[in-house]
Parts: sequence; C-alpha cells; structure tokens
Amino acid sequence: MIRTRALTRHFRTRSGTVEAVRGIDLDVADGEVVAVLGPNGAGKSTTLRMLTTLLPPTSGSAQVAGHDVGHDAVAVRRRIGLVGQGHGSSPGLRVHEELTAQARLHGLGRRDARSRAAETARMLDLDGLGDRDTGTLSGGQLRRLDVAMGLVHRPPVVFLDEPSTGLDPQSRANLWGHIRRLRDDLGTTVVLTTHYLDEADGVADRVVVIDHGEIIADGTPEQLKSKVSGDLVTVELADAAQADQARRVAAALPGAHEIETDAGTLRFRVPGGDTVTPQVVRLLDEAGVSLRGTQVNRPSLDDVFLTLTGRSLRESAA
Ligand SMILES: Nc1ncnc2c1ncn2[C@@H]1O[C@H](COP(=O)(O)OP(=O)(O)OP(=O)(O)O)[C@@H](O)[C@H]1O
Repeated sequence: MIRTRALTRHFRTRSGTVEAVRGIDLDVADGEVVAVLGPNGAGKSTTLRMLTTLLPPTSGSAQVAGHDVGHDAVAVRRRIGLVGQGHGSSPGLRVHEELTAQARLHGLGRRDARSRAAETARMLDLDGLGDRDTGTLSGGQLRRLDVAMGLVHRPPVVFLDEPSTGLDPQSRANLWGHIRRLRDDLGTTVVLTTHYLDEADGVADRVVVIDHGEIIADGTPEQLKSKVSGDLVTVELADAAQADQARRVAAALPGAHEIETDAGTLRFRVPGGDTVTPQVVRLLDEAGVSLRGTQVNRPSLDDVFLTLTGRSLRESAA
C-alpha cells in the first residue's frame, strides 16, 4: 500500500539546510496499522506531508495506493484520507451537514453522500450527534468527527497526524478502539504519527521509530521491546543497610545486568523476570536479607528508545 525508497526532504533556511527526512525506506502492507514514533523535530510530519502529496520530496520516491506522490498526486489524493493535527470541521455546521459536505467534496451524489455520512457517523459513535452544531462538541467528539471526515469517502489508506493530542485518557482509548476497528471492519491501512509510547503500543501492529530524519527501528511493539535485554526487576528492601548484600545476590544470578541499588531499592535487568523473581526472593531470604516487595516490569518502548539512542523519548520530546 505504501512504498518509499530513499525518501528525503531538505529545507533551506537562513542558517543553512535542515535535513528533515534523510533517506527513508518504508513498506506498509494493506491493512496494517503503523505508528510512526519519534521526538519533536524527528521528521514525522514532514514524512506524512510527503506521503499525502502536501510537500514534494527533495529526492527519492514514494508510492501510495499504487501511485507516485510526485507524478500522480491527484490519483494519490483520491485514495487517501488525511486527519491533520488541527480540527477540520467548521463551527456553525451540524455534524451530519459537515460529513455530507465532505462526502460531496469527494464526488459522491447527494443521496449517496447522505447515507455514507450517516454510516460513517455510526462507525465513530457520532450518530446521536447528527444535529449538533460542531462548535458544541467535546474534544473527543470533535476528534472523532475529524477522523470521520477523513474516512467518509472510504479511502483504502488513512493518515492521522498525532490523533489523540489533547484528549483525556478515556477519549484516547475510545479513539484507539475506533482506529483498530477501521482495520478490522474495513481493511483500511492506517499510518499515524505519535509522541506517545502507549499509543504506539496500544493501537499499532507495527511501530517505526524515527530520529533525526532516519528510521532507527521498525517492528511490532513486542519485537521492539525484545531489543531491550531483559525485564526490569525492582526489589524493595526492608532495611537499606542490607543493600550491598542484596546487590551481591543479584550479581550472582545468570544474565542479571544493570544492577543498581538506591536507598533500599535494588534494581536489575534479567531475561524472564517473572520466573527469576521467586528465585531471587529465596536467595535473598537465604542470605538473611528481608524484603518489603518485588515488582517486574516488561520493557517499555521508552526503554527501546533509550537503548537505541542513549536518550529518553520523553527528554527528547521536552
Ligand atoms: N518548512 C520548514 N522550514 C524549515 N524547517 C522545517 C520546515 N518544516 C519542518 N522543518 C524542520 O524539519 C525537522 C523535522 O520537522 P517535523 O515537523 O517533520 O518533525 P516532527 O517529528 O513531526 O516533530 P513534531 O513532533 O514536533 O511535530 C525539524 O528540524 C523542523 O524544524
């Protein structure tokens, strides 16, 4: 559905050339939900703008839905939906008017546009709101209307630029459910950009991590997490004075690494943390070290970013 080769975009500025996107090779299959994850300025929006024909590449190529974004921009535009960062709807119009107008813009006849608008509203849980002025909708409802407007012409591929920015946790989870349903019910290919690790993890089949205009990792959330060697085991000690003893116990475990102690807390990484932890508890007990509790955390995508770049995604995005 999407294929890019050496896709590159430079911007000339007064202070020199900004290499926003530096030779991206990306293949997205039909029906995949792909999250493009990266810190501010990584090149996510520039990539999306090239794939949606809003910005010509400096060099390289991109095909979307079988057409070249440079030579065949009109054909690409007909086959895609784009949900940008801002709200696309205009206050003063009712929800059903907005959706019908959007369908008409895509060339549907009046009657087809009306039924398509109603069907799309139902898909996004907006059907009870058809007569509401769009200016009166909540943030989550408005965002769902944006998505509906990007979908009303049933494009085979939809691009969403930071879809859940500004939404409360419940509206975000609700929107992710709708995005997954697009793939399940309509087979739509979805590409979304995000800063949020939990969004990439929760919604996408595949995560492409971009940093400084290049792809630095590409895989399922689970594959990416497996790049971080081991789960993080945290042991709360009852007595901080026993930290050194606890540290020695951890150091003797096969595969344990990144061992640190900090004010009565022992932390280390080890493959298969869930199975190792009972053993740790027993060994600590045998060594006379008393505990308050243990915790095992699977690696997060933030750990992946840290492993790949030496920087935390949160720090980078700040
Ligand atoms: N029109 C432009 N002129 C000059 N530089 C630009 C322009 N558009 C983007 N850039 C630069 O290109 C780089 C990539 O920007 P881009 O907006 O693609 O990043 P992003 O990953 O989408 O970031 P964000 O998460 O903040 O939206 C940044 O250094 C940005 O300042």
